[in-house]
Amino acid sequence: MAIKRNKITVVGAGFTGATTALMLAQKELGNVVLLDIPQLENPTKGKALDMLQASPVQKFDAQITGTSSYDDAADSDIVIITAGIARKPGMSRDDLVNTNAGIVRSVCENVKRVAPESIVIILSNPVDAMTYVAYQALGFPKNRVIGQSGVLDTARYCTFIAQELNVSVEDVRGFVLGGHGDDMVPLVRYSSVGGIPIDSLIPAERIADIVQRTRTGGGEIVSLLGNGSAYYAPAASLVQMTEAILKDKKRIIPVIAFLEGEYGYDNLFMGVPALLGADGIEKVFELELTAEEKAALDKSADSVKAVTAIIGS
Ligand SMILES: NC(=O)c1ccc[n+]([C@@H]2O[C@H](COP(=O)([O-])OP(=O)(O)OC[C@H]3O[C@@H](n4cnc5c(N)ncnc54)[C@H](O)[C@@H]3O)[C@@H](O)[C@H]2O)c1
Ligand SMILES: O=C(O)C[C@H](O)C(=O)O
Repeated sequence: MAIKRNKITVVGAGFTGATTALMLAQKELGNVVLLDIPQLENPTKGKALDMLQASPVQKFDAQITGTSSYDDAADSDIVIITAGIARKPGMSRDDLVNTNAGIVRSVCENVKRVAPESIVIILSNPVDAMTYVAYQALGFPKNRVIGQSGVLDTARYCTFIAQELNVSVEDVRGFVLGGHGDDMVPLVRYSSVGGIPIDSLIPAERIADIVQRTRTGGGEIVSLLGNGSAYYAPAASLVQMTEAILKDKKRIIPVIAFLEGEYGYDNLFMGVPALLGADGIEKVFELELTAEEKAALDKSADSVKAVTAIIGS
């Protein structure tokens, strides 16, 4: 008899998708289906088989299947969408909007057919707008359509704070609100190390540098890689979100959620702190913001609205 495990489909078997699939299996979060286009069926199968053959060495029990058929994704608990093109040096994420909207829409039509009860996490960029595209194409309730940006942006922010102070990343807390673009809003007032507010540990001008480096953190890696974008930290971020849902952990982490009045925005997907559990987004938290923080968030929301309007919200 087959062992009963969660089923997680990762659509797009490129850098982020393949890395995510391996990390999910290594954490034994479920059986993983890695899916790409028919033209890449053999390489996708090859990647999955190669990962599976790491399992006796690393001692994880999870099936990993490579495919181009949505039948293999049937009844998935979670579907992670990484399908689409990545930006190259000199491009903005928004330059990808038209190409990736078409890809995300077609992927979601298949997901809706084979996994109508799934919770869907979107990574493809520009991710706030792509989460909107997915929401429209899937027709799922808003709690089951979630975009990934805040975990990654917060991870970058916390990395830079830990480096600045030469302390363990484990003790750094903080988060980033807003759209996944260069005007995202790292919330300094809510950031601490070992419970100590960062503005009493780091001089203001260095905090400003950290905020700016966080905002352009994706672009920094795009420039260094030369041909493609980040994938290790994005994959780790997707895995954290998946684990929170599958284990019903009720974690409070920043994710891209559908806003209907929260923070004064309506009919918009954007990054906010949320409770993640078995039902997906179980609650969105509205924080008290200073006038300066709200102005920064409004600027970021305006950017998200502009790119979302291109694909027709
Ligand atoms: N939201 C974030 O924080 C974040 C982080 C990293 C990357 N991204 C985005 O994720 C996307 C993927 O990045 P990557 O580095 O994995 O790119 P990649 O080029 O390595 O992989 C993308 C994969 O998608 C596949 N694909 C294209 N159309 C498809 C379709 N219709 N069905 C199934 N698969 C399809 C491609 O064949 C390719 O294998 C990009 O848009 C990138 O900008 C977002
Ligand atoms: O920067 C990119 O284009 C990829 C991703 O959104 C990231 O932040 O690493």
